[in-house]
Amino acid sequence: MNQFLNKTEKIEFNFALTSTTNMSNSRFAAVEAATKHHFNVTNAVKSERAIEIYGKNVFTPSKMRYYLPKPTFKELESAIDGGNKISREMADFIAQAMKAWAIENGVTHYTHWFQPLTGSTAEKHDAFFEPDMDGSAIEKFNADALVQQEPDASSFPNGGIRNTFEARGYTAWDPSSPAFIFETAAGKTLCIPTVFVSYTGESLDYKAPLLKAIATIDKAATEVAQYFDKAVTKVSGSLGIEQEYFLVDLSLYNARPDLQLTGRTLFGHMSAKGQQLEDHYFGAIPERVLAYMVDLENEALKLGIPLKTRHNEVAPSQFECAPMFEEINLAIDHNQLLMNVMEQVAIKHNFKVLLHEKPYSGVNGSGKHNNWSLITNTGVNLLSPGKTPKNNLMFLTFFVNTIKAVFEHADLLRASIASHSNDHRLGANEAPPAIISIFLGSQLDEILEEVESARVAKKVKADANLWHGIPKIPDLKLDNTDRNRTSPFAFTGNKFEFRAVGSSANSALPMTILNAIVANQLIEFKIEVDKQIKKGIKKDLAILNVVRKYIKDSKAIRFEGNGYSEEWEKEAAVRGLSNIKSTPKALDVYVTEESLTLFENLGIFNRRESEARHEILLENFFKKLQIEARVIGDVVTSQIAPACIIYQNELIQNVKGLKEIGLGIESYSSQLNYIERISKHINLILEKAEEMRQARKKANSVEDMRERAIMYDEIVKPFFDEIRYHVNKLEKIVDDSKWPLPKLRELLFIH
Ligand SMILES: NC(=O)CC[C@H](N)C(=O)O
Repeated sequence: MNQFLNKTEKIEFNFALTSTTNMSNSRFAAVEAATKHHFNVTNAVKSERAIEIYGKNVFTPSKMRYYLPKPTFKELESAIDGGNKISREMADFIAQAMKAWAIENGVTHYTHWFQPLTGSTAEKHDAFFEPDMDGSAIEKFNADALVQQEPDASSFPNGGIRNTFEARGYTAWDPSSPAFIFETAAGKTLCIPTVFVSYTGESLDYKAPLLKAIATIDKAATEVAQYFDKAVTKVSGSLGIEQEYFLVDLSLYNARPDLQLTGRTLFGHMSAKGQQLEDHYFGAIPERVLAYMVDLENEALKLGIPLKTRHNEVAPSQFECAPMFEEINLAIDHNQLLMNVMEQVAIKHNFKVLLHEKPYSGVNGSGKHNNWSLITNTGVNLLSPGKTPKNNLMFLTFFVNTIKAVFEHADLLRASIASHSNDHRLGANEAPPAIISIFLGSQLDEILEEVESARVAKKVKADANLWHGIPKIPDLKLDNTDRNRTSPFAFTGNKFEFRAVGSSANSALPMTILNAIVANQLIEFKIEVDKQIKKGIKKDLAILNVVRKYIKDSKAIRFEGNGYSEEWEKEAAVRGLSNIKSTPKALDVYVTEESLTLFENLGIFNRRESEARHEILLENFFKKLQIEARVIGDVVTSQIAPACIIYQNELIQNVKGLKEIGLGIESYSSQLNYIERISKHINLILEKAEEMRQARKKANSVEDMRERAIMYDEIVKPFFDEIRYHVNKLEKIVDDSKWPLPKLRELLFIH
C-alpha cells in the first residue's frame, strides 16, 4: 500500500503508526522524528561536476603561482620538492599571497590546523582583523602568523613531556600540505596544516613523526632503487585510504547516551535481521544516504580530497568512501579532514556518522584500509611487478624487504593499530585478526617459493645474463589478484593493503611505523648487499642472494588461508607469531629496548617521545573504558531499571486482578514467570553495576599507568558484556512501548 502514497501521506501514515504508542517515551519521539527525516529526503543536493569544483578551497600551486612573484614561486616549489627550509622572506611573500586569496574568498579568520595526540584535529582561530592606530581596522597576516604559533601544550596529551614551568608548545607550518579554507554556515576559516611540538622540541602530534618517517624512507628507498636506476633521486610513499562508517539518524542517536558519549552501543539485543542475508553489501544506496554522500563528495572535492568511490558496506547502515591515492602526508591530512567533513555534512542531513570500529556488536565493524606503496620520482611504482626482468628484480627487492620488515616488527605494526575501540573489531565479523600476517596471493607466493629454491640460484649463477634466471612475474592486473579479507596485511597487485587499521584511527601512526620499519629494513639490506659487492660478487647476484635469504627468514609471516579460523590461531602460535588481543599489552613493544633504539637511530622518536607516547596511549585507553563504565552505570540505574519496574508493576496489577476475579494460577503463571525474570535481571544489572564501580575504584587507585590500563581491561571491562547480557534479556521481555532506548533494529534500519 505504501507505494501508492505520496510523501506527505506517507508521513501521516507513519505518524498514525507511532501515535498509538507512548509519546512521552523519548525513544518513540526519536523514532517519529527519524521517520520524518526518512520521508523528507532533500532533493536539493546535486552532484557537482568534479572538474569544476575540485580544489576550489585549496591554496594549490596554481593559485600560488597567480598570487606570487615568479621567482618566489619557483623557489617555493623547489623548497617543497627538495624538503628544504623556506626563508623568512619567502614565507612573508607566501603569507601575503595566502591572505589575498583567503580574503577574496570571504575568509575572516585563520588557524594553524594540527593533529595532537587526542586523535582529532585541533584549531584555534584568529581574526585577520586588527585595529589600526587611527581607530580604523586593517586585515593582517604575515610570516610570523604563518610559520609558527604557540598553543598551550599542557592542555593536550603530552605524556609528561612538558615541564611544569614551561607549558608552551609550538605549531609550525608544514608547507608540503597546502592551506585550505574550511567552510561552515557560520563562516570561513583559512586552515594551515602544521606540526605540533613541545617547547623543548619533542613532537606532540601525529604529523611530525610521520614527516620524519617519510624522509627516512625516501632516503633509504632511493639508495636501494639506485642499484637499478641511477635516475631515481626521490621515493615517496603513496597512500589510498578506504574509510568505512555507519550512519544513524540524528534523533535516534540523541536518544542513545551510549552512542553519544562513547560512539558505540553498550546495550541492545541484536535485530532479528542483521547482515545474515548479505543483502546490504554493494546494494542500491538508500536515497537519503545517497543525498548525504553526494553532499559529502561536493564538499570533499572542494577541499581537494579526491573522493572517487562510494558504496554500501557489509552491515546494515554501513557505508564506505574512498579517495584516489595521494602522497602519504597529504592523504593523511585529507583523511583527517574528511572525517571532520563527514561529521559536518551528516548533521545537515539529520544523520550522525559513526566512525567507531564497532558501533554494534554482532554485525561488521569498520576499518580504514591503508593502501600503501612506494613511487619513484621517475614514476615507477616499486611494488608493481615490472615488465622487464630487471624491473622484476627491483620489484622483488622492495616486495621482499617489506615482507621482512613486517615479519621482524609485526608487534610494532600491531601496536600501531591498537586502541580500545579497535580491540572490539580485530578478529570479529570479517575484520582482520590481531595476529599480524601477510597475504600475497597464490601467484606471488609461488614465485617467492621459486626464487628461494636452489634451482633458481643455480640457474642464475650459470647464466651470464642474470635476469633470465629469475622467474617471470606476469603483469598483475589488480582484478586478477585474489583477495583475502581475513588478512591484516594483504598484497593486492601493486600495493600492500594494511587492513587492520581501525576506522576512527589517524593513519599517521600506522604509516609512521610501517615506513619506519621498511626504511630500517632497506638500510640493512643495502649494508648486506654492499658487503657482498665488496667481496667481489656481482651486484645483481648480491641482491638476489640477500633477497633469497630474506624470503627464507620471513616465511613464518606469510599466510594464505583463513585468518578467522581457529586453526590459524593455533598454527600462528606454533610459528611463533604474536596474538596480542588487548591494547595495553600490545603497546608494550613501544618501550622495549629494541624499539627505543630503532626509533632513535632512525630519528623518528627519541626515547622521551616514545615513552611519552606509550603513556598517552595507555591513558587514553583506560579513560575511554572509564567513560564506558560510567555510561553503563548511569543508563542501567536511571533508564533501564526504572522502565522495567514500571512494566513489572503492570504485570503485578494484572496478576492481582486475575486473582481477584477468582482465576487460578494457571491463568497467570506466565506473568509470574516474567515478574520473576524481570526481578532477577534487574537485580543482576544493578548488582553488577555496583561491582563494576568498585572495580573501577580499585583500578583508579593504581598509580602505574600500564597497570591501571590492564586493570581496566581485565577487571572492569568484563562487566560490560555481563551487564549487556542481562539488559538484552530485559529488552526481550519488557513491553516494547516502555523500552527507553532506541533498539538496534531502529538504529540499523531507519535511514
Ligand atoms: N568488505 C570489507 O572489506 C569488510 C572489511 C571490514 N568491515 C573491516 O572491518 O575491515
